[in-house]
Amino acid sequence: MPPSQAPRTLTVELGERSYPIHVGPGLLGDSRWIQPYLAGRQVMVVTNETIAPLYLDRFKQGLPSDLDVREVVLPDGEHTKTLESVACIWDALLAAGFNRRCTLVALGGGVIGDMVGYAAASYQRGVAFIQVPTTLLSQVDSSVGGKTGVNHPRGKNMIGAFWQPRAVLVDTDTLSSLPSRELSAGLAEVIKYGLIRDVGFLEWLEARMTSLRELQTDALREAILRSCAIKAEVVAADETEQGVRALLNLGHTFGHAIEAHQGYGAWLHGEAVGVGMAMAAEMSRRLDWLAPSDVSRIRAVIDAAGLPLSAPASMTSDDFLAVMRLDKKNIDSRIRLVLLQTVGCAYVEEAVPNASLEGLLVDYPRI
Ligand SMILES: NC(=O)c1ccc[n+]([C@@H]2O[C@H](COP(=O)([O-])OP(=O)(O)OC[C@H]3O[C@@H](n4cnc5c(N)ncnc54)[C@H](O)[C@@H]3O)[C@@H](O)[C@H]2O)c1
Ligand SMILES: O=C(O)C(=O)C[C@@H](O)[C@H](O)[C@H](O)COP(=O)(O)O
Ligand SMILES: [Zn+2]
Repeated sequence: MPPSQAPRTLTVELGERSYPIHVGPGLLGDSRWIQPYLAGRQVMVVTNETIAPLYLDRFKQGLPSDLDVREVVLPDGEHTKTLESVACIWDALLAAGFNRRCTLVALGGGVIGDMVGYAAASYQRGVAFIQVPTTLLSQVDSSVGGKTGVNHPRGKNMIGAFWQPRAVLVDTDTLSSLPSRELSAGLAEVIKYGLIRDVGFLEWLEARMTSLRELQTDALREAILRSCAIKAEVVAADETEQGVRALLNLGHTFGHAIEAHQGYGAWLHGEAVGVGMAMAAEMSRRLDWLAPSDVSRIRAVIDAAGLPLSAPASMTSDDFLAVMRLDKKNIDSRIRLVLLQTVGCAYVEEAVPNASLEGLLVDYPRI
């Protein structure tokens, strides 16, 4: 393997719960990457019906031979991110007689990762789990940081827990089978990091969007490493979102409203976040932080990633507000929004003027 492709390792620094993020090709079939993080001999691999035929055998071949390995293959889709699916994982663990020294493995995208993390957080009051993310979105975002949980019909990720994995194993080879719509969804979260914290990274992305969308390995690997480095730094500073971690929610207050209102899965999470970031940029302009040229620049990079810029035609401003009033970042009845002071610097707006927000929600272009 050329040195440029050798796996690289970052660390999420959380004291005794610190863990590595290993990034590189060929991790799935190689036991050296997983063995150090197994709590005992009992291993439950959880994946879905799309990923199992692609990667489950390769993953199992990379496990040490002396383990008791079981598997759960769930149906696919954001609409399955429910307590019922988590209960299937609990049932399988109990049927196998697995105890507190078992390890759960999340082999899949963010839906699998969030559910397996929550199953691990709650099974016998907490067992080990390992993230093996297979979508770009899960490799740059959801596998890192320990936000686990499921959706509620009234709001995204409303039921859950903070529960950190023991390790994150990012096998970049898995991206070769990812549909381009899913790749674009992952790019939304990558762009987010540049917008909230690193204008240099945003410039890098603007120059390489075509390479990324063509799955060029060097560009993807660099985007994953830079994204994970930013996420790891933010999580280490504020594990349970008391402060700076809220900035990782840029675009999500609007985006989660779209996902919940349209029915989970109708819009991909990354697509909704893409529109949400464009809406947050426009709101930041209306509050005199951003110039019109900044908003155009942000819209251009979201568009170049293959993401939509318009909100759903069927959503009224009241539809947005109904979901936004339940957002987890709110304090009492105040809606708090992540906005941009400049391109590359986000902040939490504590007192969004109602008239400005309603004006935006009425005026913002619909598909
Ligand atoms: N916990 C967090 O911090 C966090 C962060 C961001 C997003 N999320 C959550 O993550 C979810 C979105 O994750 P996602 O975008 O990975 O969606 P996903 O898990 O639904 O995966 C997208 C699709 O790609 C398929 N797939 C996965 N890997 C594949 C591969 N290598 N080749 C071909 N197909 C593959 C999946 O089966 C699915 O159909 C949302 O529920 C979102 O709320 C959580
Ligand atoms: O890790 C975080 O913190 C994030 O906010 C990352 C987001 O991209 C992700 O979608 C997260 O699941 C949103 O969390 P929520 O608390 O707003 O549900
Ligand atoms: Zn997100």
